Amino acid sequence: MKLKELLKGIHPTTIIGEEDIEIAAVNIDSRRIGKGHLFIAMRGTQVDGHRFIPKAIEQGASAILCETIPEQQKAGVTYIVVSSTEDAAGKVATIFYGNPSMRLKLVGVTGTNGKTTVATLLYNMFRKFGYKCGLLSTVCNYIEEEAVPADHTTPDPIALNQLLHRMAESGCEYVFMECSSHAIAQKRISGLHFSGGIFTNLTRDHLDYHKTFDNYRNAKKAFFDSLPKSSFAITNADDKNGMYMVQNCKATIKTYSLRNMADFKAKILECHFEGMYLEIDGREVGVQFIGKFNVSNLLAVYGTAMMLGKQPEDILLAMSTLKSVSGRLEPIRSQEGVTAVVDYAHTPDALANVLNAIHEVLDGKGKVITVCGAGGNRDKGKRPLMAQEAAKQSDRVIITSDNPRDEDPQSIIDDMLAGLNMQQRKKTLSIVDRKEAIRTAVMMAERGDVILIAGKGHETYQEIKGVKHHFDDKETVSALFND
Ligand SMILES: CC(=O)N[C@H]1[C@@H](OP(=O)(O)OP(=O)(O)OC[C@H]2O[C@@H](n3ccc(=O)[nH]c3=O)[C@H](O)[C@@H]2O)O[C@H](CO)[C@@H](O)[C@@H]1O[C@H](C)C(=O)N[C@@H](C)C(=O)N[C@H](CCC(=O)O)C(=O)O
Ligand SMILES: Nc1ncnc2c1ncn2[C@@H]1O[C@H](COP(=O)(O)OP(=O)(O)OP(=O)(O)O)[C@@H](O)[C@H]1O
Ligand SMILES: N[C@H](CCC[C@H](N)C(=O)O)C(=O)O
Ligand SMILES: [Mg+2]
Repeated sequence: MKLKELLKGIHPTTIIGEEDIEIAAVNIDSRRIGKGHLFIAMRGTQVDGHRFIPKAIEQGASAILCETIPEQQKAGVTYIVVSSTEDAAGKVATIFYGNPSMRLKLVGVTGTNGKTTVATLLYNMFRKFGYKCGLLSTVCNYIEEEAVPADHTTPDPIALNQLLHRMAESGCEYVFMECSSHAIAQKRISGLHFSGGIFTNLTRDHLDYHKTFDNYRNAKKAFFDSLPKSSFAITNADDKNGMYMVQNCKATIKTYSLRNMADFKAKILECHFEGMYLEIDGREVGVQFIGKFNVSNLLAVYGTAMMLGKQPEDILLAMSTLKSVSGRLEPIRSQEGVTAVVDYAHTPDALANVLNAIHEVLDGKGKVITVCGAGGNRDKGKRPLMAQEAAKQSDRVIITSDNPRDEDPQSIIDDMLAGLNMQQRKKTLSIVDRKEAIRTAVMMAERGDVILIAGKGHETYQEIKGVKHHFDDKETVSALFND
């Protein structure tokens, strides 16, 4: 594609050099630059991409998109200056990949918890309706049936547009994607055309990155502020920030709720370990999920399908066949009658909700032993709160390692333990080795008890000092059950 075509979506303040040149690829990472590429220099959290302009040119870049022009310019290279390369990257990538989001119906999901669940259930539901679909999620990306491993919840703008392009080329009609707060703040989704947006909920997370809760909340809100008039926004009226999110939103706004007046409403009629009976908009449906929060997730799915023009009967029929997403409240039973529940709860709110869901079903007929940790290089403030939530609703707690990343595992555990009072400390153990922690929980558990193994869900690794070692909570507990 010609450089001048790419520049149509952005507003350069300066252009030095030839615009009528062919661009073979666009990239934000100098390490991936090849001959005839456009290198976009971004100011990151670790380094300033402008530093790598000489390296990019050395590797064959024929054009540079930047915020400040290097003092030494190379003849034959075109320099384009914009006020924000972060914003321009997505727009340029979108044009380069043929505006894929205009060729499909793209629905974005944001919120602290529930994004993967809602996006994945929509993908599964719309495939059941017979459509070709795409999914961009924490667990895995899908182009129809083809799995493309995910290393981010929301990919970088180049990878994102490349994936959307492949989805459009494969004939996908609907794409459901998670929009993380990092991605919104870093404008990874800039230039995309959304048909709809969904808000799940907002509680504490990622304050290491956003610094204040207000910044975090406004990052999520920016997604709704940017939705076009032609799209829809579905928000959770039970969340205290539900209406705030859509305050300045131009889209058609719809609400869902278990408690308040709303466009889409649900009630729990019955609840077992196998699932729940719900009433959704006056119709009954049996679903294979437990937990009130999953009713909210299912309502978001229902509302979205309605806004995409599906009939209530068809939606509920498909909904009744949906199964839980990998590593989200996934039960594994031992022959001795102990149930392990593997769940991705990695925030205080998620832990409280998951334990609530377990108690709703357990109904006092067994003990709850919780094994959990907290991630290293992430929000430290959530650690004591996570331990507190675990202790509040568990008979025994084993604090262990999650992904320590570059931090000392014991000091993360200490941060968690600091959240407990004397009473809570008495029922709490700490074991750094996650496998040993799970083994101890299995040894403690008796018939009828539930072991909640929280924090890592679908993850098949444990990241310690930059190295990802194989680790799988489901595999570990299943092996221990069969020992
Ligand atoms: C904190 C954070 O979000 N960082 C993301 C950010 O990187 P950064 O700003 O730190 O980049 P940097 O390392 O400072 O580099 C700046 C620029 O120089 C470039 N560079 C760098 C080195 C070099 O040799 N050459 C070069 O060109 C880089 O490509 C980049 O464009 O932009 C990168 C490209 O989009 C991301 O890969 C990176 O994700 C890091 C690895 C990460 O761990 N992110 C997590 C926190 C994250 O994004 N999580 C959310 C999920 C949260 C949730 O689900 O709740 C997600 O969406 O996955
Ligand atoms: N609607 C919800 N409200 C509160 N907690 C939820 C909700 N849905 C799921 N959870 C809890 O949060 C955990 C993560 O769920 P899910 O993976 O769907 O969220 P996510 O928003 O995609 O998370 P991430 O930010 O890591 O991408 C689940 O394992 C469950 O414990
Ligand atoms: N998307 C979240 C996932 C956290 C999962 C947990 N296992 C951890 O490593 O902290 C994050 O990157 O903060
Ligand atoms: Mg997710």
